[in-house]
Amino acid sequence: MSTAQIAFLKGHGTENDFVIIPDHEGRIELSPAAVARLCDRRAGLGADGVLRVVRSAAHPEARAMAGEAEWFMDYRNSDGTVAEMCGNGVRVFARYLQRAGLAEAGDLVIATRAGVRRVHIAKESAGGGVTVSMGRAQLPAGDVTVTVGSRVWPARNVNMGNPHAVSFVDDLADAGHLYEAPAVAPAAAYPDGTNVEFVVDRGPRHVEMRVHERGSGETRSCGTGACAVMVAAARRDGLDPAVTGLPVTYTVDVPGGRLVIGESPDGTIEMTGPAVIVAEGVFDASWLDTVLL
Ligand SMILES: N[C@@H](CCC[C@H](N)C(=O)O)C(=O)O
Repeated sequence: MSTAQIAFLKGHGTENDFVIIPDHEGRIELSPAAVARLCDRRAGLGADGVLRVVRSAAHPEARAMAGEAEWFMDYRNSDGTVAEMCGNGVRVFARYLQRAGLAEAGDLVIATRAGVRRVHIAKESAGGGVTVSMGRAQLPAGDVTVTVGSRVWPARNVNMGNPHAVSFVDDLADAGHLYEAPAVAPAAAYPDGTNVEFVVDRGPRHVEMRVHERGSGETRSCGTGACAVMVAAARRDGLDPAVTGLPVTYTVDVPGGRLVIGESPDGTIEMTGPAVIVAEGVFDASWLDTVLL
């Protein structure tokens, strides 16, 4: 049994929280069981997901992006499953790089499974938020529905690198306790499962949402989900920057805070929000049965 110590940090973005594992040279094998143990809120460190920080050149899924982005965000959901992208996670990842002296305030590029993402870390004098260029939303055609208990709502299928079903509801409480994943139909629209957002209006270009995340359950925020909600709300409101030539911006409130999200005429979506590191420490590798390569 190894007695090596593994360093970790804990951080969050609008209370979507993460265990961060710096593993610059890709030496730590994080099994799904190890991720689930790290994220366990009673027997572990507790988080919605894990951000493993690996040099792109040291990770087989990111090597092709190494010329553009030095660092790869290896994101895992709290149940140990792998996801393509995490919008709050990429802001927290950038904050880790800044804190570790691996990046400065300003512009940087981070590799993710959904491709590279351009990030801007604002100076503290400018509020200190982090802005991420989230790419373009894909809106697959076809009607989808979301069901919770006996309630069924129409939903918009939005892909932000990862899948989302966005439903507008009368009251966020209508979605119930969300201990279980809402049912989504047709299943063929989401072959790899989906995140589900419930949305209400709070004012002009201002919405509030709850989310049930694939692989993590209900969380206090989801950055890709908030971007999907922004696009679904804009299209519902008859706003499409690609058609009008005018950018649109929405405020998206989540249980854990606020995100500001804009869409440009070229379809690019930009999300701005907080990113906070709250703690750091070490644990023994043997606790996770982790293999050090
Ligand atoms: N919380 C994240 C999304 C994490 C991945 C998601 N659960 C999935 O499986 O697609 C965010 O902030 O975007």
